[in-house]
Amino acid sequence: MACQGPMKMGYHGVLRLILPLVLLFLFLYMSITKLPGVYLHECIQDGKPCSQIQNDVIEEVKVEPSTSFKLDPSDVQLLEDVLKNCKQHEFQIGRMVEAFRFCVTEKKDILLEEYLTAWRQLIKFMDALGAVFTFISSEAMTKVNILQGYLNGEHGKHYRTVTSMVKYELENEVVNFKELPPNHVPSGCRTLLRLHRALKFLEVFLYNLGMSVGRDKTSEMCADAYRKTLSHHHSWLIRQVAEVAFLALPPLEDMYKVVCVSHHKEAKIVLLTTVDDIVKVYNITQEVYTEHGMLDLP
Ligand SMILES: CCCCCCCC/C=C\CCCCCCCC(=O)N[C@@H](COP(=O)(O)O)[C@H](O)/C=C/CCCCCCCCCCCCC
Repeated sequence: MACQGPMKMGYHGVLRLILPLVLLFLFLYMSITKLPGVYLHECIQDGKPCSQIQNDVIEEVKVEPSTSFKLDPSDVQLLEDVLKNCKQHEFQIGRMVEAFRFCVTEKKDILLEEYLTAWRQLIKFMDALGAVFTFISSEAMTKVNILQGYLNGEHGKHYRTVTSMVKYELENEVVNFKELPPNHVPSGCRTLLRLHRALKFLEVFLYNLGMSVGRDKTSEMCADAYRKTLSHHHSWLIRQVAEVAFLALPPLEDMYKVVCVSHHKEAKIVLLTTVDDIVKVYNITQEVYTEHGMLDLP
């Protein structure tokens, strides 16, 4: 994995020395602060481990021009080609875009199953970046598994959409507004809120990547997005670890390869279209959470 920065060799050395230590500290920290009984990558179903996670099975990638980010007709074709033909990687941006797009219903609600499908694609992307990002993807996967557990569980029908989940959990006093109860699987609302906050980070990061003229460092664009968004919800220690992990991000050209674009114009079209779809999902969720005063669930 390439490293960025004026002192290329220096960063390599520092990373090799510091990262294992930092990751060790983080895992220790997380194992102390996490709830007993809720382990990374464990699938939870109504409070019990479950063995089946539904895989995403979208075969066809259909892309339509988005409404607020305006594309020329030639750009629409380019976008479709990029998204359809990008199949050589585990991570397929087309599948992610499609899932984010499909999860918005006509009534402006969010389908949880599709939302989680999009997150699984993001997790594949982070996993492909190497061991440094495993702790981040594990954290995201834990949240996805908790929500998938609720979806697959006895009360799964109430978890079809964000609105129905919120309604069900509030009516049944599943959501705790004061503290995270010990020895208890976190509520769906609280868990989704963590992913929702991360989605804002993703939006700003992809925007930065899309608007880059090709000379900026991915680590700086990522750090900028993180500092503006997700970092506000993280402890000091997590923030330090995240900042170190950013240094291990591949350079822009390698990021372009992952999303199957070869130059800046293509990148801008693909990434800003993705941002457009993410914003729609984010805004709908934000509205539901604001309405119920749930933006600060502990
Ligand atoms: C061209 C395609 C680019 C795709 C880029 C993919 C970027 C991935 C998007 C989001 C990743 C963030 C997912 C992190 C989930 C965070 C959930 C969270 O905030 N959990 C914290 C709170 O949970 P509770 O304790 O309250 O249950 C938890 O404390 C944090 C744990 C560690 C997570 C550290 C996150 C650092 C974020 C930086 C992400 C950088 C990823 C860059 C990959 C390109």
